[in-house]
Amino acid sequence: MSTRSIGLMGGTFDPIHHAHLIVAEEVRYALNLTEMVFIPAGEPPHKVGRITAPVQDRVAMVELAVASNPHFSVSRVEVDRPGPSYLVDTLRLLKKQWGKDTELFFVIGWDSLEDFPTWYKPTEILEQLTRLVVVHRPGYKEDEEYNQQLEARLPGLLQKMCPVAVPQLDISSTDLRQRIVENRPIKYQTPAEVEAYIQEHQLYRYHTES
Ligand SMILES: Nc1ncnc2c1ncn2[C@@H]1O[C@H](COP(=O)(O)OP(=O)(O)OP(=O)(O)O)[C@@H](O)[C@H]1O
Ligand SMILES: O=C(O)c1ccc[n+]([C@@H]2O[C@H](COP(=O)([O-])O)[C@@H](O)[C@H]2O)c1
Repeated sequence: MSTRSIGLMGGTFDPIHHAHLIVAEEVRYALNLTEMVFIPAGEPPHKVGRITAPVQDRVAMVELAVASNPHFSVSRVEVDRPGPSYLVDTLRLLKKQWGKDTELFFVIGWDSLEDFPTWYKPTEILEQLTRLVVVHRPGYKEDEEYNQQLEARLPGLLQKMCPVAVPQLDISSTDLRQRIVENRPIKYQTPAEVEAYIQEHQLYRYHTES
């Protein structure tokens, strides 16, 4: 049986934006992955109380955003599972579903990598379940000192990481939400279908960041 290599793009996607999509496509190409699966988090453990759009809207926007790419799909594995969306549980489930011959590549931005040692069972994630594909993000600099700090918090992390260079886009969901509140444009920062969905469902208009 041939090995399948699947990329996983986890996120709160509140809302999804073009940096998510560009990163996913670049990683797919760079690592020659069979496909990229977007996994919207049901209850992201590090963002409790900070989610603004209902889960069904966040999923719908991800579905709209990936529809034009035949290599992209969306998994409901985290939104259909009650409780915090721990990556370790998601990966165990996907491994079981897809079989041992499937290799997993979980994409993580530098901002999230900083928190990775505090995630639930990070050693099991690294050693048994997935490669960690690390991508740069504007505003988060990598240097030797930073790397050594990470390594001290989770020994073996640097060796297990797989860095991929991606175009640097200073786009964030936080900024998009703020722009909507202030009536500033989000055009070209997210697919037109997502922008239309946000407008139609009046998402983010009255929210304030906590
Ligand atoms: N502009 C970007 N460049 C590279 N990686 C990114 C970028 N935006 C998000 N990511 C990565 O995509 C994944 C999902 O991100 P998430 O859904 O939290 O979006 P976000 O823009 O960081 O949201 P928020 O501003 O609400 O924190 C994370 O691993 C994050 O690091
Ligand atoms: O497993 C954990 O402990 C854990 C802690 C924080 C974040 N995550 C996952 O990391 C991904 C990106 O999260 P976020 O908060 O940057 O949107 C998303 O898939 C989350 O479910 C996972």
